[in-house]
Amino acid sequence: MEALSWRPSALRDLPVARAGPRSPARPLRLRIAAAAAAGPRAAPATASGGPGAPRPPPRPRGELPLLLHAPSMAAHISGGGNLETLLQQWLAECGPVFEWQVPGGPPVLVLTNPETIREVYEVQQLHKSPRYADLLPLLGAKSLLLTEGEVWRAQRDAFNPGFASAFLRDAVPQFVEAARHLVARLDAAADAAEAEARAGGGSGAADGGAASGAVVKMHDLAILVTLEIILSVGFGERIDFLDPKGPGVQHPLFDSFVKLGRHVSFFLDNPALNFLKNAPWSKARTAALQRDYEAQITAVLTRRLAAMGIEAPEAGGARAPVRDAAAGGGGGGGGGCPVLHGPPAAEAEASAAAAAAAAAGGGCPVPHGGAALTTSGSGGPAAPGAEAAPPRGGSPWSDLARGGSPAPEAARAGGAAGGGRTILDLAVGYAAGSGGGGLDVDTLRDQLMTFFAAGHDTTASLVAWTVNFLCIHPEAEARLAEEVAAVLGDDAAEDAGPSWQQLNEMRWLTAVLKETLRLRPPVGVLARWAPEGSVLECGGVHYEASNKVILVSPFLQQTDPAVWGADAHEWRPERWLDPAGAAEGANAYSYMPFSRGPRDCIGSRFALLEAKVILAMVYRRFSLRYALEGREEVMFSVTAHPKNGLPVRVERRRR
Ligand code: HEM
Repeated sequence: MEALSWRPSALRDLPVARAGPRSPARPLRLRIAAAAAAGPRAAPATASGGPGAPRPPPRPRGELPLLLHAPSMAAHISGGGNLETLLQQWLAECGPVFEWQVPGGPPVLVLTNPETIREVYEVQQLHKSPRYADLLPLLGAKSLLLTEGEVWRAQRDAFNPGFASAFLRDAVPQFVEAARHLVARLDAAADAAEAEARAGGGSGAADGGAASGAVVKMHDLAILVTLEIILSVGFGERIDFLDPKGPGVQHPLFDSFVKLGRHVSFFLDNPALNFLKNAPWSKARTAALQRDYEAQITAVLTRRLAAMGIEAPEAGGARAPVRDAAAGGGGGGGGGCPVLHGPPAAEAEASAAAAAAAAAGGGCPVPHGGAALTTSGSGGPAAPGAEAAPPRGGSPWSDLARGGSPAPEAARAGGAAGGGRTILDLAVGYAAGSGGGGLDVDTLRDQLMTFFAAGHDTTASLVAWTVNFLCIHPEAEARLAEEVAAVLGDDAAEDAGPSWQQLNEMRWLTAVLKETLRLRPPVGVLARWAPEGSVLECGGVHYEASNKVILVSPFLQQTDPAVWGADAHEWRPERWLDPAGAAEGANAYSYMPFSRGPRDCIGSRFALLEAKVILAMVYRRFSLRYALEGREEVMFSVTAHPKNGLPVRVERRRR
């Protein structure tokens, strides 16, 4: 079976095709501690230009005229390395600030000091790198991942309630339902393994038992179950992707997504051919694949809006041509609202009242017949009772994983969910209740595309790598199985699935997930853009940062032996249970799998809940063993995928 992978690699920030102008952000002036700045090749402060004059940061050796660092990157990657291991090598060579460059792109300035990174993410809040625009066909120009400024703020406010604990707690049964489909697939594999054993076979076969059905690719199954969950909880679309008799990966929605993803990623993965993406035939192909995918997505959106009583746009209707986010995709203006226009002033109050009613009892907050969807873009207060108070800051671990009560801001996010409402319903309700700018149909569709893409690949990676580490550490797997049995009880007959409260009690599972996210952060690098006039002040030396990509690697941050100790590269969940351990004392920016600051991952609570439900239900019943010789390798794409799809042999757990 081919491993499922659509492999876009934009976030790796390999060569940046084009560094277009960004909307202005304040020039950066960063300071990092003098001691930390003294890397092996950091130039002395008195070198050319005198103290205080900006100079170029150190660059790794191996740079060639015109080709710059492209040959050394290619050599490293063809030798089995990846961007993260290369960054590690360059860090050792150059010190905590360095830059690299490939032809056709601006310099990429790599930061590793946690306080400097905080400055970028929280204080200066630099905008995202223009390279993210390469993801436009997959995410849409109005994607929450791509927009900036007021437009982003309004979108985030509208969608935050659907990712708050108050809503997710009531959505647990939907997570459980999808996880049951996964359990059914594993049950079938366990049956095959038992039949194989009865017939005198075993896992000695070269394929590890795949032909008999006793082996499943865990990463592929994780993709399917996470797809099912985001579609159900996010948009009320119930598709059992794991039904062995159903279309599975051939489902037109997933199929069209994979085809578009592969096309987009071809150019991202082949920097030397990147320019070809603008060739007429290539653009035509992108447009055709995008049309197919958007038609599928629009159908889901249309169905949900109809269920909410909102007149939906025609599928594929007045879609504005995809714009370059850097050139205005984040501007919010322009094109594309086919149905839901701004509200007549007289209707605004009625909309707010309807939203309040909807928040209390479900149902459509917007009057029939194409009334407005509005957001808090103008800063107006939310209507009483409307979905409001987005969860800003706080830790996704604190309320979900540690068993505390929901963050206060989340508790204000519209109270209980359930009643069949979805993330989309809450966003529409919030927008309608808060007055201000419009949440148009394009915006909704682009969020659906964004949550579809960002909402499954990342969590599937987390689930798969967790299974991988548990295969390598059977004692940790046994401890997890014991914890799950202790919390859920030992009665196999009626498996209702874990409750929110029970999941909160699973401290070992929480530690296991934290540790997997530390060693295998699904999103390996993040990129921002330093505008004209930016200077990086580092231990008394000023480095030129204007018009450069600012790259941060969660992987580098999370494996720094100075922070995490000599065992930084070992998978050891115990470190998260030691109140005096390094994990507890670490700077927030030394652990950032979901990023940090206002643009951290909106789906972090969702992802953790999802992973916990899946793993608790799986390890309650089964023991999983890696089916191949050796260990699974990492294949870097947007996320860190297991190269072989993580084939595992499934054994039923004896109780
Ligand atoms: C283990 C799972 C996940 C990981 C590790 C993860 C990681 C991240 C990271 C690192 C970012 C910041 C990207 C950047 O600044 O360049 C991010 C942003 C984002 N994530 Fe996730 N994510 C996960 C799951 C999810 C899920 C389940 C969803 C939605 C259902 C989601 C939706 C988003 C969105 C929309 C953003 C952009 C937020 C904004 O800019 O305001 N993610 N994620």
